[in-house]
Parts: sequence; structure tokens; C-alpha cells
Amino acid sequence: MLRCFFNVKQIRIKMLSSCKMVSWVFFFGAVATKVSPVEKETPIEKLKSELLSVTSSNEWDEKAGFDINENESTVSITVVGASGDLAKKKIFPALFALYYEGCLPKHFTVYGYARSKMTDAELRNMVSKTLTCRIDKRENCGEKMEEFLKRCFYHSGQYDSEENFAQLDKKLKEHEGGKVSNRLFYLSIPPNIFIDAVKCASSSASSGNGWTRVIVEKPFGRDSDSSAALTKALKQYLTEDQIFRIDHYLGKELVENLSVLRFSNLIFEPLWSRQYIRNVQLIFSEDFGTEGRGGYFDHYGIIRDIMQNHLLQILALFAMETPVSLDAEDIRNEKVKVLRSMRPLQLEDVVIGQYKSHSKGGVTYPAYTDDKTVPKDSLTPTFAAAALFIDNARWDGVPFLMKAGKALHNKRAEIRVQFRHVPGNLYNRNFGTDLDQATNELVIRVQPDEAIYLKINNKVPGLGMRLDCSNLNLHYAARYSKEIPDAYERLLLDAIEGERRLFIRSDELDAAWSLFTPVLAELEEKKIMPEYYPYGSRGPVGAHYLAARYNVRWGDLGLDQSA
Ligand SMILES: NC(=O)C1=CN([C@@H]2O[C@H](COP(=O)(O)OP(=O)(O)OC[C@H]3O[C@@H](n4cnc5c(N)ncnc54)[C@H](OP(=O)(O)O)[C@@H]3O)[C@@H](O)[C@H]2O)C=CC1
Ligand SMILES: O=C1O[C@H](COP(=O)(O)O)[C@@H](O)[C@H](O)[C@H]1O
Repeated sequence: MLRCFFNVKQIRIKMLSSCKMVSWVFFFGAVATKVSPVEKETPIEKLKSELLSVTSSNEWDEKAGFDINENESTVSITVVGASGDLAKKKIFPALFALYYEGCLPKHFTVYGYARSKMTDAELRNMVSKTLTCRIDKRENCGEKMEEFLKRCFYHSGQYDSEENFAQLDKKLKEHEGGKVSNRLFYLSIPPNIFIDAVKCASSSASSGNGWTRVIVEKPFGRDSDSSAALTKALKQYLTEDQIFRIDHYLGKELVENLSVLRFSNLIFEPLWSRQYIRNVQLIFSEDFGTEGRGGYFDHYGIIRDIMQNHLLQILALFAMETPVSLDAEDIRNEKVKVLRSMRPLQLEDVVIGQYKSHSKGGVTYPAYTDDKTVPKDSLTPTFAAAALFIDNARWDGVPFLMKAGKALHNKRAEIRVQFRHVPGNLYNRNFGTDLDQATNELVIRVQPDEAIYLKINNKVPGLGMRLDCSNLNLHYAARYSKEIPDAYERLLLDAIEGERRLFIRSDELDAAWSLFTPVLAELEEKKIMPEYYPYGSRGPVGAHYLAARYNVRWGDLGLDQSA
């Protein structure tokens, strides 16, 4: 178990700094010795014994962030908006998965908080029904589930009632039994009630003797001004260190792996610049529409829903310089530098689309505007493609193309890196006139079916000299027997551990909004019409014209073996 709490002579290793150490030791150990998955325990065992040999020093314990006695502290996790979609779909299942894996601290309590009237038993029933997490087919799942549910409670209250939060505080105190109380609030509620809930939680249900942290879900505003206003309001009640702005894409395994890939392999970093990279593509597609979330979506649109946060965060991690260390502030400093080096997106570099109804195989799929919560004349984009540029020495002139859409032909998130053509390639004639077919391309498939593969040119075995394009393929399911945790598991654990690396800092957020705010305003002011595309298609052709303007061909056209 990598990032979980484990006991070493009754001492709990709690902080991520130590977990990070474990990960790095693990990683280097695995690479250096090319171990099979079974042999991977060795470096951890080694680290454990190293830790055992130093834990006699109290000074060292403090530095490493150890709790000398875990019996003296508790963690209470309050899911605010517990009756909602995200809580049921993601938060409770992630908490259970963490419990199952032994990653939650010994003394923890989960509280659901919402206006709906529910008893503890009803909450437990709801949680157990919606528990469709990766754990549910595992050994002893039923037993573990029972144990977990016994630690779940519910309190019904208004989001703007200090009195109701004070009642919650009273209940939390009963569970905490006088120990040091650490409290995590997860705001899983619509954004218009964030501030009310934060105000009440901070004034009436903050911890008196431990930490209090608040996870805030997106959207963090809808442009620079509203985002700044939200930050300002949050900071009336919380310090920046208490605010954990979640972007769940940062918790995805392959997004986290980006830094490992770049900074611990000699072969990638030297190529990671305008000198060798022709373009970078960040692609998100879903094969379903906004079903059930039209009301929210129509106010935001795909650029705010996916590009300004998930894809831009990936871009920043992809393009940043080597951070001074793996500490949260060092990484976030580098990400901010990338964002601040970028040109605000121009209207001519954006294509927008909206899905329309389509019938296939006797089934009729709805148009975006068929959703009852969406105005019939809505121009909100459900698809967008954009070309972005980073004006710094490393990336000058390299187009970073983004494409995001709902109701497309597949569900996928990937990063595609297309390298330059080989100068004076001796084998040019083997590729005919289409040199793009010989482009080396590195694909990091974030989901589904996680993989990293590199398209290379290779001689087809035989007496002739025929070349083809083949993949060097790191297919996760084939290589690693362990399941990949859900992003929310990683992020919840980080928030409990106080690790901020995967959460968005306020200056990052400002920089991100300043790239998109002008174009979003222009799209709305000029009432730019989206290009309509059939539900289940590959999206508007405009995306291809945009790419062609920068001599780019989208890599996800289904031509490569792993696509
Ligand atoms: N659902 C998803 O897949 C994702 C959601 N998010 C974000 O997470 C947060 C929660 O999302 P989700 O669970 O879908 O939201 P819901 O719309 O399901 O709302 C959550 C809960 O908040 C309460 N609530 C809803 N509307 C109002 C209102 N107008 N006034 C007061 N209370 C209200 C309801 O509880 P009650 O009536 O019992 O008080 C509801 O169960 C949002 O900020 C969303 O943007 C982010 C990414 C994905
Ligand atoms: O934040 C969001 O993400 C989901 C996609 O998340 P994934 O982990 O399932 O890829 C998206 O459907 C939603 O519109 C958006 O708000």
C-alpha cells in the first residue's frame, strides 16, 4: 500500500512528504531493477526499516510530520450536499475505497450534511446503494462496508444557518471525544451557496484545536471577476492554506504520472521543447450529452467546464520547467509561470459547436436544446477546439491544441505530442508524400484503458524494405496488476494529509481565467453561432480547419493501432 497510513512502532506515518518519499523510492527502485509487480514491496520495506532506524529522534519525527500518538487525534469529514449527485457518485465511494485500503486514519467519522431530511440509517442506505466503486467486487467488501457505514452519520440543516452548523459541531464533538479534532468539509453543493456554507462552517463548526480544511468544487466562478469575487469571499472566512480547490483531473493516475515521465526519464526531457515538438494536443471527449446537468451546463459551456480547468491544468503540468522540488509550492509556482507566459485565447483560434439530435440504429439521440432545463435558443457550446500558445523560450511557436466535446463518438481523454519530421530522412520515399504518417507521436491516454505509447517507424520484417508505423506500448492493464484508484480517492487523501500539490492555488486560478475570459466575453457579446454536429459524431469540421491553419492534423482520427 503506497500512500496509506501504516504503523511503524505505533507511529503513524501521516504526511505526504513521507508518502512522496515512498513513491519516489518505489519508482526508482522499480526502474533500476526492472522488478515485476510482485517484487515491488522491496523498496518500501527498505524505507520502513530506514524509518524505524530514525524514529527514536523526536526532532526527526516532527520534521517528518509524524503524529506521535494517533489515538490522540481524529478526522471528521463532512460532505456538505450529501444528498447530491457528486456525493453519491464519487465522494462516498472514494471514502469507502480509502477505508477499504486502510488509508483513513484510525479515528475518523463521515458526516453527511444537506437540507433533505434523512436519518443516519437512511444515509447509510443511500450510500450503500450508490456504492458502485472499484472495491465492490473485492474480498470482504460486505464486511468492510458494514464497518464503514457504522462510521457514517447525517445531519440535516440549511447551508446558511449558523445554528444548524453549531448543531453539527456538537455532534462532531461527541464523536471526537476530546481528542485533537481535525475537520474536513467537502462542499459538494451548487456554487451560489458556497459562501453561505463556508461562512457558517467556519464560524460554527471549525475545529477548536486541530486543522479545518475545505474542499471547494468547481466551478470557481465563470470569468476573472466572478472568480476573484469568490476567492475574496472565501478568504473572509478561510486562509488560502485551508482552501482546497479541486480539479479532479489532477488526481488521475496518468496526469500525476506526467512529471514522473518527464523528470525521471532521460529520453523525454531533452526532446520536450519547440526544437523537437511540432504540436501538442489535449483531447477530451464524452459519448453522452449533458443529460441531467443541462441547467448547470448552460450557464457555463464546455470551455469553462473542461478547457479552462482540466485541460489547462494538464497543459501546465506538461509544459512547466523542472520544479525546484516536488513540494506543492514549487510545482504550483512552475505551473503559474507557464500560465502567465501564455497568450490570451483569440476568437479566431476558437471553434465552437453544439450537438443536435441524431437517429442511428432506430434510436434517436436528443439535441442539447431538447433538455428541458436548456433554453431552446441556447448558443452554449457543447464542443470547442482552440489553439493556445506559450510565449516562452521553450515553447515559442508550438501550437497547443485543445479539443473538448460532449455527445461525441467516444469517451476519451488524452495528450498527443507530435514530433517534428526527421530532417533529411533517408526513408522519406518509403512514406510517399504524406510525411505526417511518419510523425513520431507520443500518446498519453488518460482514460479509459490507460496507456502511454510512442508511435515509431519500423521495418516490417522480411526481405524487402517496407516500413510501417508501430507502437511502443505501455498498456497499464497488461503491465500493472493493481487497479487504478479513482481520482477522488487520491485527492481526498491528499486533503486529509494536507498535501496541496494537486489542488489549485488562487494565483493559478487567476492566470487560468485571464486566458479565457476575453474570448468567453466576446463569444457571448457577439452571439457567435456554434457549428451544429450530430450526437455521436466526431464533432464540427471547423476543428479540422483550425488545426490545419497551424499545419496540424488531429491525432485521434482512429488511424493508430491503439486508438
Ligand atoms: N455531479 C458531477 O458530476 C460534478 C459536480 N461538480 C460540482 O460539484 C458540486 C455538487 O454537484 P452535484 O452533486 O451535481 O450538485 P447537486 O445539484 O446534486 O446538488 C447537491 C446538493 O445541494 C443541494 N442543492 C441543490 N440545489 C440547491 C439550491 N439551489 N439551493 C440550496 N441547495 C441546493 C441539494 O441538497 P438538499 O436539497 O438536500 O440540501 C443537492 O442534493 C457542484 O459545485 C458541481 O458543479 C463538479 C464536477 C462533476
Ligand atoms: O468536471 C467535469 O468532469 C466530467 C468528466 O469527468 P471524468 O472524470 O468522468 O472524465 C464531465 O462530465 C463534467 O461535465 C465536468 O463538469
